[in-house]
Amino acid sequence: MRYLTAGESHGPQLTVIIEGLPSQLPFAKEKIDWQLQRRQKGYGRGRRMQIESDQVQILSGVRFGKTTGAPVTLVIENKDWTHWRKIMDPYSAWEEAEKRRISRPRPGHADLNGAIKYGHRDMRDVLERSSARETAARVAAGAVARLILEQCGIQVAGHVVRIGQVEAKRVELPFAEIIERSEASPVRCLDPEAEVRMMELIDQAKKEGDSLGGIVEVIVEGVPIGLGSHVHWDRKLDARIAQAIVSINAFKGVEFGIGFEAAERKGSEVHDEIMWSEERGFYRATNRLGGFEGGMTTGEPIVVRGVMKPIPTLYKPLKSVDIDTKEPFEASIERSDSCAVPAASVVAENVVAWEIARALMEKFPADTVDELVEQVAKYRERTLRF
Ligand SMILES: Cc1cc2nc3c(=O)[nH]c(=O)nc-3n(C[C@H](O)[C@H](O)[C@H](O)COP(=O)(O)O)c2cc1C
Ligand SMILES: C=C(O[C@@H]1CC(C(=O)O)=C[C@@H](OP(=O)(O)O)[C@H]1O)C(=O)O
Repeated sequence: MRYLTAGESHGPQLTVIIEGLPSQLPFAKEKIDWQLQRRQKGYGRGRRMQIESDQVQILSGVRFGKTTGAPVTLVIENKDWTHWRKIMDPYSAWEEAEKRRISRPRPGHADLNGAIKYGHRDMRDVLERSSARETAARVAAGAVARLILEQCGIQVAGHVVRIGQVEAKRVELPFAEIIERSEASPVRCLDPEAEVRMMELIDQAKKEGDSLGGIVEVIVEGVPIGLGSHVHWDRKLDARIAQAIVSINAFKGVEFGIGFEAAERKGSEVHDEIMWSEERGFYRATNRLGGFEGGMTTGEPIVVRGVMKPIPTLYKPLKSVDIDTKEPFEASIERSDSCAVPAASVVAENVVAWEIARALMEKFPADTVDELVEQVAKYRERTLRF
C-alpha cells in the first residue's frame, strides 16, 4: 500500500492517490470526513480553520460504496483558494504575485532552506507546500487505513499529554474511555485539571504573540503479534512509525512506551516479562516497551509519543534577514495557529494507522478484504495455540 499527496495550502485543492487497497472494502465516506473534522478542531487554532470545512470527494476506485481494487483518488477542497486565486493560479499575473511576494523568512519554518535549495525568490513557493495543510490529505489516507483496521479488530486512539509547561497526569483508562474523554476535550487531554491549565497557557501565549508545542500519544489496540520484521532495517515497524510521526510538520522526536526513561532504568525495570494463559496465549505482564520488540509487534497495545515544537510563525518579533535587502528585520505578521498540538494528535493517530494497515497488508497480502480478514483470524488462532 502506498500513497502520494499533492496540492498547495492556498491552491484549489489537496489530492491523495492511494494504491494497493483490497477490493470490496466498505468505503464509509462519513468516517473519512469525521477524521478530517477532528483534525480541524482543537483549542489554539487560527482563523483559517473557520474558513475550511474539510471533506473528501471520491474521484476513483470506489463503486457501490466499496473499493474496486483500483487506485483511490480523494480530493479535499481549499475553500480559502477563492481569496488567493489571483496569486495562486498556475498562470497568475506576475505583477499580482509580486505585490504579495515573501522575502522575509520565518525562523523555524521551511522558508529559507527551501528558497535556497529550490532557487525561489518568492518564499511562497516553499510555504505553500511546507504548510501543514498537507496533513489533511495524510489524515484522509489514514482514515482509509482505519477502514481496513476496523475490519480486523484494530483500533486507534490519541490524546495530548503535554502543552508547554503543563503535563497531564498519567491515568490508566479503558480504551473506550480514552476515546470518549479526548473527544470531549477542547485540547484532547484526558486530565480535566491539566486541560484547564493548557487552555489558559494557550490564551496567554496568544496574547503575548507567542506559540506553544507539546507531546501527543497514540495507542493502538488489537494488533496481532508479529507485524513488522526484525530481518531488515526498513521492515521494522517501530522504525516506520517513528518516521511517520517525525514527518508530521513540526514534530521533532518520538518514543515508544517508557521511551527515553529507559535510559535511566535497569534492564529488570524495563523489559516486559512473558506470561502465558489458555485464554490469552502469550502476553506480557507490563507494556513498558510500548508494544514492540525486534521491530515487531508484541501483541500488547502500541504506545507511541511524539513531540511537537512550538509553531514557528510568531507575532512576537524574532530576528531574521530579508533575502532581498539582506537587512535584519523583526516580526513577520502572518495569520497563524498559536498551538496546534490537539490537531496534530489527530494527524499522529492517522499516520500511525496508515503504517499499521500497510504492515498488515504486507503480512497478509490480499486482493479482497474478506481474504485479509480470514487470514488475520486464522493467524490469531494459530498464535493462541503456539
Ligand atoms: C496541524 C498543524 C498546524 C500547523 N499550523 C502552523 C501555523 O499555523 N503556522 C506555522 O508557522 N506553522 C504551523 N505548523 C508547523 C509548520 O508546518 C512546520 O513547523 C513547518 O512545516 C516546518 O517544518 P518543521 O517544523 O518540521 O521543520 C503546523 C503544524 C501542524 C502539524
Ligand atoms: C491550513 C492548515 O494549517 C495551516 C498550517 C500552516 C503552516 O505553516 O503549517 C499555516 C497556517 O496557514 P494559513 O496561513 O493559511 O492560516 C495554518 O492555518 C490546516 O491545518 O488545514
